[in-house]
Amino acid sequence: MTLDRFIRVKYKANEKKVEVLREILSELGLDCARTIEERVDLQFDALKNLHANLGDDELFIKLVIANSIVSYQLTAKGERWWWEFSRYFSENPPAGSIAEAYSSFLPNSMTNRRLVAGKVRRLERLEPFLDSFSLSGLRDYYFNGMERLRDELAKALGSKRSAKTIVFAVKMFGYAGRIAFGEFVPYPMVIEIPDDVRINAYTKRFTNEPPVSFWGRIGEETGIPPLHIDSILWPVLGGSAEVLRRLKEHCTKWEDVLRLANL
Ligand SMILES: Nc1nc2[nH]c(O)nc2c(=O)[nH]1
Repeated sequence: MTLDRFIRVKYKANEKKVEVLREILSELGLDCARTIEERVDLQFDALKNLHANLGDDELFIKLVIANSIVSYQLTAKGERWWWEFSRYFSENPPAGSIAEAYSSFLPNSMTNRRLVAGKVRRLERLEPFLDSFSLSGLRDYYFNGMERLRDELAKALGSKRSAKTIVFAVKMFGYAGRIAFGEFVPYPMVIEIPDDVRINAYTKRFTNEPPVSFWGRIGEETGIPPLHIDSILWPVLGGSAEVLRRLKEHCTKWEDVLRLANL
């Protein structure tokens, strides 16, 4: 528990800009977030590719959680890392331990080369938690308990519940669950935005408040859960030409998304 709960810290914000942000997000809504997730975000395609090649829902979902947990200090953009992951495990599906599979994968990775030993140790800590699930347990987390998954993942790894990799794992688990179980389940409002470099820099355009509390409040005010706000912002903030092309092709409100990115 942090002191922020007890001490009212006064942050500075550009209220006019925040009002425009709220208006655009409210106009875009959850439907737009879902379109961007499924039709624009290159990470979603990387997961669909792995799912089709593995032909094993349980292993697929566990690999996606594992990969999220080591998605930090990347040496390339996140989109490239998720495609490298997808291609590698499509060709080299782990027969046993996931941590052991990563001890072969990471040292040769082009997009995730830093802090390899620490990342493999994290996966060793995660492995008993992943081993404790069957596909039906994973299905239950997807349909009834993404918040519980966040809490239990944080406990298993000894991390804060709002830590970037923990909430990011829930985001990617949501993508994987949608692909494996064929149904859309919105993310819970209480799950925090993943505070990575892109989101952090974007938040600073509006306020000096920490991103997690700022976007938690914007989520409540606009009715869009923070993980879905992340989905609207993160791909377009990456500046990829392919993302822009897909946005214009699939999202009728693409101009509003670009207005948002340019605030
Ligand atoms: N906030 C986010 N951070 C990310 N890192 C990564 O690799 N993907 C993401 C993402 O979708 N959101």
